[in-house]
Amino acid sequence: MGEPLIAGNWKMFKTVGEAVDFVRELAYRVSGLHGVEMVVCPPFTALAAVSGLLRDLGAGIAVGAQNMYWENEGAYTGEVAPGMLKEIGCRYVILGHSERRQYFGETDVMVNKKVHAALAHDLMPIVCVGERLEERESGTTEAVVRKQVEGSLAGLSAVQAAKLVVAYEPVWAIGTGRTASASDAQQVNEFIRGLLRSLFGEVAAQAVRIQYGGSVKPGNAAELMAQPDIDGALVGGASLEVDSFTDIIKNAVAG
Ligand SMILES: O=C(CO)COP(=O)(O)O
Repeated sequence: MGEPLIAGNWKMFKTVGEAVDFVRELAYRVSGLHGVEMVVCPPFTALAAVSGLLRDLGAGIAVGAQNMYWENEGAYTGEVAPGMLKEIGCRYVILGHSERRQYFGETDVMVNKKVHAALAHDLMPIVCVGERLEERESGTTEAVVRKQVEGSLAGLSAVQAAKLVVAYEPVWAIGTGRTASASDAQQVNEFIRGLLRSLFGEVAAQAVRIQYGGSVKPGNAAELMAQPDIDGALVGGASLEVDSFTDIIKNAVAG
């Protein structure tokens, strides 16, 4: 596998001022670091400022949005279009996060439309999938993940699929401090790789980066990244502090 892809999902945290201060410090701390790809995903309001600053600093840290709508423009109050994200320098966009699914009613059909729209605008989707606690306990993890992967990625060509990032985020591990064990996470990531192989072929399946997310911390990053099918991390809470996010990035390289 190539370099791990470590992305910070800031969710609904940080003002523009806080975001700018954070990335200035982060860029300083990780300058000269090789062997890892870094992304920060601030809220919409801070995207342009963060993106502009990182470009000016030449920091080698990419920017992603946390959501978008699938239409190019129109009367969709409150939504943000793919081209608008592209214009301000976003390279990635998180799609179908479990919080979007749970609180804002996003379905696989909607995520699928967003994935197609993102790729059409040369944005790299980070497509989130993962089971809830009751689903894991009832033994339906693989069935749930299969349905999300097949639904979210329907209609893509192998060439398009190869550009994807998939984040396996078990809902019970998000913000709970309860990380999936490295072997449990590896098992599901390997299952996802197999699904991608059957849908898009071997070349695309190997090209997709499959992250793990859910209570990733400095102390567990290396072990998670050492798994053969874990190609990166989508970090929530621990990406909000420069110390912990920097340590995760450095430990991921070591892993
Ligand atoms: O949802 C997540 C990243 O998208 C994970 O959040 P935590 O790292 O806070 O568990």
